Amino acid sequence: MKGLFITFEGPDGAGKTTQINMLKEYLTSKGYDVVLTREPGGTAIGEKIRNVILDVENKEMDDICEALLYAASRAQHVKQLILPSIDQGKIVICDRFVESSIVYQGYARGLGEDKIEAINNIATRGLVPDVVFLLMLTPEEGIKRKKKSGELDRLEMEKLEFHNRVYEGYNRLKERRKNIFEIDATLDIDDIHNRIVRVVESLLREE
Ligand SMILES: Nc1ncnc2c1ncn2[C@@H]1O[C@H](COP(=O)(O)OP(=O)(O)O)[C@@H](O)[C@H]1O
Ligand SMILES: Cc1cn([C@H]2C[C@H](O)[C@@H](COP(=O)(O)OP(=O)(O)O)O2)c(=O)[nH]c1=O
Repeated sequence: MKGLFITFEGPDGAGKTTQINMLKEYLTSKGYDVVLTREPGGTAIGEKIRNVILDVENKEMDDICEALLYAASRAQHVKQLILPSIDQGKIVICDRFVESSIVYQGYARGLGEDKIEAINNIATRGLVPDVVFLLMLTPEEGIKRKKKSGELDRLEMEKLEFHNRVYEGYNRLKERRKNIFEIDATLDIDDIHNRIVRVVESLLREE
């Protein structure tokens, strides 16, 4: 079998980590070889880049610098981990991918969605996810959830206006993409999981 590439998107605190872990457990129990990874990060070099991006000390970081660092982490990730794993027939589940850059850097930061897409076409070498699960949650609800579960990182500390733009950015993006499967993140955890499993099972049947 050729592998699958599944990504999770959504505003901070939407429940991506929760659902990714549940999906991994489900697929592993069915005997599939699953690779769990995240962005920024996923490789030793990528994790170092992640630390620079998310460091609360880096208040002076330029927006374009930030966008290029995300893309740099992605280029290493695609080459070193994602493409080889797909070639080996594995199911790769990734916490955030290009869509995060288009929404956070392209739309919310205002750098331009087309420009960010162009940078990322180089970074991904044209790799597109088989499905993007978009967990949608209003910014107010998302931040509330995150605060309950611990520390906020640099981007999570951004003002509410930024999170509103992220929410709006995902709403814009989903209209343009056929591979985005949107789910209401306020649903019950098991309900969301079951919806995700149904889509993944249908993709596996197509293999
Ligand atoms: N469907 C849900 N309903 C209510 N709370 C949830 C749901 N999914 C996740 N949570 C909780 O919300 C918080 C953020 O979830 P998490 O999976 O870490 O989100 P993300 O990875 O998208 O930031 C956690 O405390 C988690 O337990
Ligand atoms: C991958 C990616 C993430 N981000 C942001 C979204 C998150 O706020 C942060 C990643 O932190 P992370 O801890 O992974 O957040 P979450 O658990 O909410 O997914 O980086 C971008 O702005 N652009 C990107 O390309």
